[in-house]
Amino acid sequence: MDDTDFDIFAGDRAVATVQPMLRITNVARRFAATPAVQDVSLTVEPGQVTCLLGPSGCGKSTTLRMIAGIEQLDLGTIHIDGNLVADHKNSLPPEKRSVGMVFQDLALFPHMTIAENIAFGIPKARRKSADIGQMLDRVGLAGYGDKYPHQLSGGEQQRVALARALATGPKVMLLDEPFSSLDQRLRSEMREFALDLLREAGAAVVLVTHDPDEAMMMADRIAIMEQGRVLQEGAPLDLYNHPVNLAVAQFFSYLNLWSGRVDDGFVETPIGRLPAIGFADGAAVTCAIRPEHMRLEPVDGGGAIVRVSRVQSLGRESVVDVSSLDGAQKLRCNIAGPVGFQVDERVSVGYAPDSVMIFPDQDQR
Ligand SMILES: Nc1ncnc2c1ncn2[C@@H]1O[C@H](COP(=O)(O)OP(=O)(O)OP(=O)(O)O)[C@@H](O)[C@H]1O
Repeated sequence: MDDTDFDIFAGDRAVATVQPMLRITNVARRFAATPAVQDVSLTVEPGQVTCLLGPSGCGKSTTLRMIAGIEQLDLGTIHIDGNLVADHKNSLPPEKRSVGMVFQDLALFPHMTIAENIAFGIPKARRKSADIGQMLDRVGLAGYGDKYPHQLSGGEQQRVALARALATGPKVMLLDEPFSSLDQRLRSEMREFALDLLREAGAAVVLVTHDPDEAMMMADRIAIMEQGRVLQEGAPLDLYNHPVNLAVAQFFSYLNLWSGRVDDGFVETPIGRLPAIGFADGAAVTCAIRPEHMRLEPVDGGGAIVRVSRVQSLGRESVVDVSSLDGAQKLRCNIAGPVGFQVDERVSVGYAPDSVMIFPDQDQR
């Protein structure tokens, strides 16, 4: 190992430092003219889930494939448990890296029983002694060992894929959109199930997704990627509440946006003057507020007066679209629970002051 585990003593308080199980340093990969991954660095601790989140083609899967050992690195290094497993010259084969993988298509072997599928990943020397029954039990499939994949539901097959990936006790687990083929109810059930199982296994987990809700729900850390680069990495709520730029902010939800210029420390918007702290007078900026941070009140609420243009009741929340009285500006407000507002009704619009995000205009896409 080229890193060390140690405790730092701060006064009489011991602060444990955990060595990253996975360390990716400045990795890059190019395909002809396409720089698929550029200068990506990440660390993942044992038992921690890091999500790579980003739009199609941003380099998530290529990053995952480099960690797995099925894609070469052009630059940078990858360490697992302190050992160098890949750089631009050398690459340890996947089976020698202690990584488990679950991909979207699961890739269960149709002609093998469930027990055989799980045993397949275990090295021959250890296969006989492996307790497949116990592994099936662990994923809630006791008694399924003699069945074939086509006899199982989508969720059950997902559990088999997880069991197979975990069967070797990997130090790093790589999941590439593993839940995207499941229906919504099963997907959220499987996310919770997989999360418990993965935390119990103590592996460092890298999960690829383009679904911000999935990332928010499952991740300890999220790395938002765009065009091969990590735009921001951090705890989910930090990214949600303090995005470094408009592109990161827009990943998580629809935004109400207004462009304007800073005048005497404020920006004039249809919902009032918003404070632009830290911006010079005259700066062109974009102000953003998430719909769930908007409030709607009867017209004597004190805020700007707008007209309700649409109400969608989704049960646990209502999506209310409003527009300025001249119709020029539109706003979206997500209000918890049902609302009594009618289309064309005049209402007063407010917002949580600390939810206003202001970005310099060069960030706007
Ligand atoms: N083997 C390859 N040959 C050429 N180009 C590739 C190859 N693999 C990936 N790319 C390109 O590299 C870029 C990143 O691809 P990658 O699959 O990593 O993106 P992604 O974020 O995982 O996308 P998706 O969410 O659609 O799976 C894309 O432009 C893709 O077309």
